[in-house]
Amino acid sequence: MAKRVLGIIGGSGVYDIDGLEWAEWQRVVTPFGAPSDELLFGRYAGVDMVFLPRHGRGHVQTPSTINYRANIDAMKRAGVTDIISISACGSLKEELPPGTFVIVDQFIDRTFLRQNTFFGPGLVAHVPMAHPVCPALATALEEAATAENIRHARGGTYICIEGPQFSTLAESRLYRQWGCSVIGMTAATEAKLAREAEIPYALVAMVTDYDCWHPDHEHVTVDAVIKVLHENAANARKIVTAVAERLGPERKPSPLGVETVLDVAIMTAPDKRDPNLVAKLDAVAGRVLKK
Ligand SMILES: CSC[C@H]1O[C@H](OP(=O)(O)O)[C@H](O)[C@@H]1O
Ligand SMILES: Nc1ncnc2[nH]cnc12
Repeated sequence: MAKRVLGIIGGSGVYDIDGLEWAEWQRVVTPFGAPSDELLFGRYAGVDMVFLPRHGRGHVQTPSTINYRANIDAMKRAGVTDIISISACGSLKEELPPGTFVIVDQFIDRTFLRQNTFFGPGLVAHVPMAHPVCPALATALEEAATAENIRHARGGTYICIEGPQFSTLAESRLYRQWGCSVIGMTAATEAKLAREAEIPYALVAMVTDYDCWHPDHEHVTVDAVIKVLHENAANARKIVTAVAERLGPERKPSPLGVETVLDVAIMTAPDKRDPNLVAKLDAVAGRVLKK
């Protein structure tokens, strides 16, 4: 079996993970510019781990200014084989109160101000996104949450807004009508880029608020989000370590075939490919471009 390198992307309130052996922050250079921060390399329960705080330590980047391409490229360059992402989110359903960890399985992407693909003119590719989340990683998260007694839900749709402002009441009500479960500003972009980089991805969305639709709850504010994030910090740590223990150091391919998705995704004829873009994609798509 192949060796696993587990990538963890931390969201709002999660800027570090403790308990790693040989933990060391290291800069990773990418052709897409600088990632949000250095990457933390280490090992837990025999599993090689690579952690990256999505907004940078100290929360420097907005959801729109995060260099998602550099973040995913850096993870690929670091040898990451699977990504577990952690995000703070608002709840769009009564039955998902603050404190619930939602292991989402779908995304609706309403973002419009960010780079959401590694490909472009001279190298066109279309990867499938019908099932954006790896079910094997999601099952490991579900088992970890159950073992750690963390209130959680398996499945649900995460709507990703551009932000940085929270939603209007009309928007929040619309997203509820669409059947969305939770709302955030980051994860859909990451899920798309992880798929292009052939890295299986799963998200645990930690509910911090009821956005602004709920008649009996205060409308979301950063203060309220931070308060719940502090209350959830111990559970966030627990789910990361428990999922690493469950997944272990060896991996089987994703049931979705994510690791070979580029085999049938690239449209551009070999003689029409832009050599600069091909060179830039050495990590993300080198497997298929070096042939
Ligand atoms: C602090 S509230 C809004 C902020 O929180 C979420 O961040 P992340 O997904 O990185 O955990 C949300 O997406 C916004 O970026
Ligand atoms: N209500 C909300 N909307 C968007 N992003 C969020 N992150 C945490 N709560 C959120």
